[in-house]
Amino acid sequence: MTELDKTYTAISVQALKRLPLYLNYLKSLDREKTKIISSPAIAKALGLNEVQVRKDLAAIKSGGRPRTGYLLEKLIGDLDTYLGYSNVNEAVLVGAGHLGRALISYQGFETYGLNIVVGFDVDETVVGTEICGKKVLPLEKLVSLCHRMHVNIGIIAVPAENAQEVCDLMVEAGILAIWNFAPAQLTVPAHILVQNENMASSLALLSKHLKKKMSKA
Ligand SMILES: NC(=O)c1ccc[n+]([C@@H]2O[C@H](COP(=O)([O-])OP(=O)(O)OC[C@H]3O[C@@H](n4cnc5c(N)ncnc54)[C@H](O)[C@@H]3O)[C@@H](O)[C@H]2O)c1
Repeated sequence: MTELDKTYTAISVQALKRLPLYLNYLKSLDREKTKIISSPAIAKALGLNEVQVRKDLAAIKSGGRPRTGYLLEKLIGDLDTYLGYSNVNEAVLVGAGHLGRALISYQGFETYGLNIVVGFDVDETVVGTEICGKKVLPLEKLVSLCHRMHVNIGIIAVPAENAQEVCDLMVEAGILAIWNFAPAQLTVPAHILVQNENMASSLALLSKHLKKKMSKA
């Protein structure tokens, strides 16, 4: 069982990953025209199983009857709250290279309750620069800044061979959740959650799918 599984015992990780899909879809609807939405309608729009959608939404305890419908505005509010989008969490990012710069520059994270406040790096040509108004500071300042600003989320975008040392620094800095983009298996104390963003795994699925389709052609 992963740390993420342990954190969400009431709802499976797979269900948790579907909740943002529901929320995006619901937010795309015209709220003047649509006041009530049913789970079959959501399932149909997203190409999902109706029972699964009903179960997922039951877990977030939004009122309403699944078949007749949920009040759209309330359901959006409940999902926002459940996913923590109503509170913005501040994060720091280490490794302001190709990926790090893209992540810092992306404005959309704020919609998901994440604000990358500052970047850190060891490269002297990068330290002291700004990316979309966010400063890149020397790595030595990570621990004191995180303690001072009570930052709980750390994003790792350094090469794999440097990821563990950065992770250790984040733990020392009081970071509680780490979003790791480096292809490295990190060792952390039990109370720290690590979410690995492994693009190689996603690509493996794509290429497997492609192989299957091509062999049938
Ligand atoms: N670029 C992508 O599209 C991509 C995609 C998936 C995963 N990744 C992973 O993300 C990580 C970064 O990739 P990239 O392409 O941005 O690399 P990059 O070389 O462009 O950037 C890495 C940055 O990390 C900094 N750095 C190195 N050691 C450090 C340390 N100990 N502390 C602080 N900063 C340090 C470097 O100075 C550099 O600025 C890698 O692990 C890579 O495998 C990248």
